[in-house]
Amino acid sequence: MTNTVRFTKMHGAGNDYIYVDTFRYPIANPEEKAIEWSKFHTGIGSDGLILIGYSNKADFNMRIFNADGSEAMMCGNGSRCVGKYVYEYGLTEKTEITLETLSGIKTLKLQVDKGIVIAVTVDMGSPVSTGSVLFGDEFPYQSTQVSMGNPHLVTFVEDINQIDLPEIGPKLEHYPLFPDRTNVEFAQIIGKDKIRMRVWERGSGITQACGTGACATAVAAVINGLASRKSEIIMDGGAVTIEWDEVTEHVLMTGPATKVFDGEITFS
Ligand SMILES: N[C@@H](CCC[C@H](N)C(=O)O)C(=O)O
Repeated sequence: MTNTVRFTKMHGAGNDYIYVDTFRYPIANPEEKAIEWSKFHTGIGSDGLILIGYSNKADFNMRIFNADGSEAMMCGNGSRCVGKYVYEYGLTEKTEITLETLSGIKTLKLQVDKGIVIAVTVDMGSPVSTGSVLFGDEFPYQSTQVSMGNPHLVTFVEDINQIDLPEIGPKLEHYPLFPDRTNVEFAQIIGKDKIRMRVWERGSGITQACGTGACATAVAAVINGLASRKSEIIMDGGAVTIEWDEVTEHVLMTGPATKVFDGEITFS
């Protein structure tokens, strides 16, 4: 028997996922499909798979699978694209939407112009600082660990162009200190409110941007006295604005959400 699934390819600052409305197309084995469909040469090509579905606690539910099939707790760029998807495909008329994720319920505020969602602000909740790491001779870095629901290791360097991310990224992702693996960010302070960041994502490798990674980087910069509470994080595929609210301690992420194309995939 063959199955056909309609999907939408979307990206947030270049971080691209395949989005499936599981109200219409339930996916029985998302881990396998994430691996198969994310492949660039033999699949659709993406950083992973995002399922939009029913929630009895919020307006919608989001599940995120990396390109290696592992499920993550949260996806910042993905949550903005889910906001655009549910609004533009008529699943809701709301411009303030609650989204259930494995890392709790997030609130999305959509900026809409003539029916098109041009930007989304996500209340990402409170970050958890999980300490700093001083690596030995192998890696000459002091890094800051921040959890945004998912784990991030942020390292500030003088010159980000000197970092060989394809070489060091996987080594840090799998470093024995991190039994659940980690996302890896290298960042350079450009000014008190501007940070350049590159990311090696757990389960997907180098991506053009990472929303939770941008939040973790902004928080780590504040913790280390390197930046103010509101900063622009410039990644390979685009920028997001991160504000770590002094009163609520919540992190607010604002950035773009872009549709690339709709498609249909048939499999047996
Ligand atoms: N790209 C995402 C994060 C996706 C999950 C991550 N790779 C993990 O395994 O924790 C984002 O925009 O936050």
